[in-house]
Amino acid sequence: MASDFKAIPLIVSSHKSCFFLPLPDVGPLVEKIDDPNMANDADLLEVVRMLDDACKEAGFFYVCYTPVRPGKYGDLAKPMEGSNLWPENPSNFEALLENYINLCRDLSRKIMRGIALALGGAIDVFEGETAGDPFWVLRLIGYPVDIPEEQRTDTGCGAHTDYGLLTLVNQDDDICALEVQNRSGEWIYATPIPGTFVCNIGDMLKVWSNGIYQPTLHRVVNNSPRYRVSVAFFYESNFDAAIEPVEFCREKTGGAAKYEKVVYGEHLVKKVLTNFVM
Ligand SMILES: O=C(O)CCC(=O)C(=O)O
Ligand SMILES: [Fe+2]
Repeated sequence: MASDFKAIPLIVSSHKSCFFLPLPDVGPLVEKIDDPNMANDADLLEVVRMLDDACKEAGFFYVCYTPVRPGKYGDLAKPMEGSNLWPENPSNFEALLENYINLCRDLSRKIMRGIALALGGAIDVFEGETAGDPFWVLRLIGYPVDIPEEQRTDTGCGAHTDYGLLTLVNQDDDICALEVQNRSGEWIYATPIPGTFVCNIGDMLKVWSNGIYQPTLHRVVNNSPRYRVSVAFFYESNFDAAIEPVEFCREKTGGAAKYEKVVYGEHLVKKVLTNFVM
């Protein structure tokens, strides 16, 4: 299925507007990253290089997995609107959900392994003892529209960076609402690309990489006349894991740690309180 995997970085850095840079197929990453000989695979190394560029330039990129087409899952999420569209057989929905979660876990783990390589570390450096048992959260998020125009910008999802390691967002194909801030401070739409996830990196990757990768501010403003649904999969370090800049990243950035050690669960709670209880 190599040709079904694609990743495209959403470049939001030094440019006035975003543009999309085609990436080679990320199939080599997905298919070969667990192979003991993967370090000799030129295709895989090329994908890793492009992942590195995307993380450095934008912190956001698109990942496509055609066999599961996240758009189709998005359709299933639409019953969130409160209509009578729930699948007649809930067990099918449960099976689909389980598949979907397994897919996201596998993809996230492999992207993290690619990122470990891109940063120059051992492939499993962000797993096991360092990250604790991986942790994930799936959120189905609805963005209503039947509100007065003047209140609309307050009802989406305010500007934030994500807390954990990686996020895979499956957004509606036909509504532009997710916005990403570029380095000039402008808000750029992460225009939906059908069949893709929007992938972005979170705060813990910033700490681990000693700032080599920075998470990017983003927000959701649904100014469309339609109810928007997104399905966000958050791949996170364990609640108890103490995250600190890893040595090989410190060495690349002058030696000193730029961030203090942080227990992921404490970071999460602090940030949620700061964002929502003001
Ligand atoms: O709904 C979206 O497109 C993104 C949501 C988001 O950024 C989040 O939940 O962290
Ligand atoms: Fe987010």
